[in-house]
Amino acid sequence: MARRVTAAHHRNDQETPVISEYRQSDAEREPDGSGEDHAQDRARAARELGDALRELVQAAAGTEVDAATLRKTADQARDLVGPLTEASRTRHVPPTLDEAKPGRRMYNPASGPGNPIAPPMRVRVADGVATGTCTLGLAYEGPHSYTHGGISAMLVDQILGHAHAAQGRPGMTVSLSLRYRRPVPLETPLRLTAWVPEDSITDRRTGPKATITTEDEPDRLLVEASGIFVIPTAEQAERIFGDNPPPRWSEK
Ligand SMILES: CCCCCCCCCCCCCCCC(=O)SCCNC(=O)CCNC(=O)[C@H](O)C(C)(C)COP(=O)(O)OP(=O)(O)OC[C@H]1O[C@@H](n2cnc3c(N)ncnc32)[C@H](O)[C@@H]1OP(=O)(O)O
Repeated sequence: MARRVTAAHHRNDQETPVISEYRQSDAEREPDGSGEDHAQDRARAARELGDALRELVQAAAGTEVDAATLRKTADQARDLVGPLTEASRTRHVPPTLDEAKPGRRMYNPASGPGNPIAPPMRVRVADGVATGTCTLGLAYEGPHSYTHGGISAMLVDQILGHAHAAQGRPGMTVSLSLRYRRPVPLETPLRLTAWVPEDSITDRRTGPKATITTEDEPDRLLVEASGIFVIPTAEQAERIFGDNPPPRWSEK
């Protein structure tokens, strides 16, 4: 029987730049320091599992082995599920790892290192400009040897969201537009760049812009994108998230 992890409230749903080594936050430490190793170790372990599963996903998307090997591997993969569901959360409860460190999003599908479907994209924000880097494998293939357009859209949405958040508070995407100028190659280091034009900023809304290029050819645009991000009002947040909306959106 799965144990459900509950949380007193939704403390945050903030995205965070992905960093290679998680720093211990004050929120993870017990007053006597005893929680430090445990929380830090669990975050590292979640990342290790994400890395291992990413490897598995890429191998599964690229394999040419025979049916017997595929079936044997499927059985082995099913056996992995049980131990993970011994303690799990529902969709209404944030991950305890994120609760332990405000700003962390361990399982974000674009940038969360613990989420095997995330490349993951590493994000840095400096001077209002958000930069994402990642390399996409065969699991993200659309046209042969190039990235699926929906994957580009997901990564762009994320990086636009970081550029918006750099203006103050995170928001939600209300509009997303992409121009696919050239195919985005797999297995090639990519760079996403996003910024917010000053004339697109109002009280609750920004209109950030983004590009995707390869790392090697930063002037050769593969994708151009623009979005509109809105900070929900307290009433909207309550309607969307129930009686425990994320604090950043719950101010009346
Ligand atoms: C250490 C710490 C690190 C922290 C680091 C944090 C980083 C953080 C990164 C996050 C990165 C996440 C990136 C993924 C973000 C998602 O994936 S969000 C998920 C997808 N989006 C959604 O599900 C949103 C669904 N939409 C909604 O629920 C509603 O539209 C909303 C958001 C509540 C807004 O309500 P609404 O009634 O549509 O809008 P309303 O309040 O009437 O209008 C607000 C303003 O927006 C305008 N607007 C609304 N819709 C549109 C539209 N389609 N076009 C143009 N304008 C529009 C209105 O005209 C209005 O403008 P102003 O009059 O204020 O100038």
